[in-house]
Amino acid sequence: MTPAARVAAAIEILDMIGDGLPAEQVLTRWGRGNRFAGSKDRAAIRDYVFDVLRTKRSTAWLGNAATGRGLMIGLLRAQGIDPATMFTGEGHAPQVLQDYELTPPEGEIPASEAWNMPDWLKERMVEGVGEQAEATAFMLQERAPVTLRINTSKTNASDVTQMLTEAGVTVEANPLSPTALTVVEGNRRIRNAPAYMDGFVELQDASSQAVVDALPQASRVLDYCAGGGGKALAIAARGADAVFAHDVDPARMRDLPLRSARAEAEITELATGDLAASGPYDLVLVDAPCSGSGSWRRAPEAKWNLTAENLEKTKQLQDDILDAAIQIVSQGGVLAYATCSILREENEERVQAFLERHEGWECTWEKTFAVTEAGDGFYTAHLMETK
Ligand SMILES: C[S@@+](CC[C@H](N)C(=O)[O-])C[C@H]1O[C@@H](n2cnc3c(N)ncnc32)[C@H](O)[C@@H]1O
Repeated sequence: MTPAARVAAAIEILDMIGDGLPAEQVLTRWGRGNRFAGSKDRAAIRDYVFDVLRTKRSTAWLGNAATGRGLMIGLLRAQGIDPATMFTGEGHAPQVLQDYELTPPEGEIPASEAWNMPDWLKERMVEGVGEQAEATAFMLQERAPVTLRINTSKTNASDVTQMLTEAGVTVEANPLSPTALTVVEGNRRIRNAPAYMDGFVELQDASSQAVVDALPQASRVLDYCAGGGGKALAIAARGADAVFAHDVDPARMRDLPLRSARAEAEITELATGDLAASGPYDLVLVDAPCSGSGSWRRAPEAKWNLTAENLEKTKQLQDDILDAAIQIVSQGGVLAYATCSILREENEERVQAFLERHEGWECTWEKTFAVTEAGDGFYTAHLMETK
């Protein structure tokens, strides 16, 4: 495909997303319906779509419209490319620019558009991260780093770096965790690299890894909200007598057997009804469902879809999950709470509310990870019963 044809494809896809369809679904459907598009074309189109989704308000402003076409005009302008060079109407290129599209709006972009989030969220962000709010809003508009976790039960940093280099993947140490490697070059080669296919590395955000690094060593560990099992796998790699994984939606754990086999990790999946019988656990990690505000670079649709009402429901769910998880923590054990959110109301305030509900418990440690070039925004706290 020509560069302009890729722009035309991104416009078509963005219009479908604008009609309310999820981006991943539209991209998959588009790929199936357009088999002529090679992997490089699909990757470039995907990058366009996600770059727009992270910056929808400012690109709409720059392109004079929130349509797929306006958004792509705006994105090209933001990237320093004159849209007229792509909108030629030749071959599969988008139609030539109309008069109203020829020039960007005059003056400075209003803050409401530059922050690239709904207005109500801007307020919450200011409450949530204080003076870091603006910098965070801008950081959330960048592409997220691609990070690997070294499976220390099978290899070490220098051997795996060598393996990755041989497969065309260049990595560097990540400051957030000794197990984390940031991919500098060769992102798209990772999944075919022997180091990945044979379980020497996993794809995992560096802050997620740091959350696991900070957990106390424990004998029987339960990952209560395991999802795909990324944290359960990291816990198993550090070593524990038994690691258990649970999710209210077991389908979320469907890839875990394959991932565990690749990593040579032993993880026992538990259904909700079996949690108590297999317990108690010295360490229960609640990696709670959340707004995802710390990882909106990876899932930008979430910031546009979040509503104040949903956020309230999520906070209630966070409280409910902690109240269920406390029941199966062993005497003297640790209940660890984590979210990939940077909003105080999902983090410190949930811990505070928990401590108010559970007399005799205290927060022994907590940490917030800002959204940075090294990793996603995260929060984690350790809760214990005082003697
Ligand atoms: C943030 S994700 C977990 C991510 C995962 N730990 C990882 O590292 O990849 C939150 C998970 O909590 C699960 N969940 C939601 N409500 C739950 C509940 N009441 N009990 C247990 N898990 C729940 C969701 O299905 C989702 O998979």
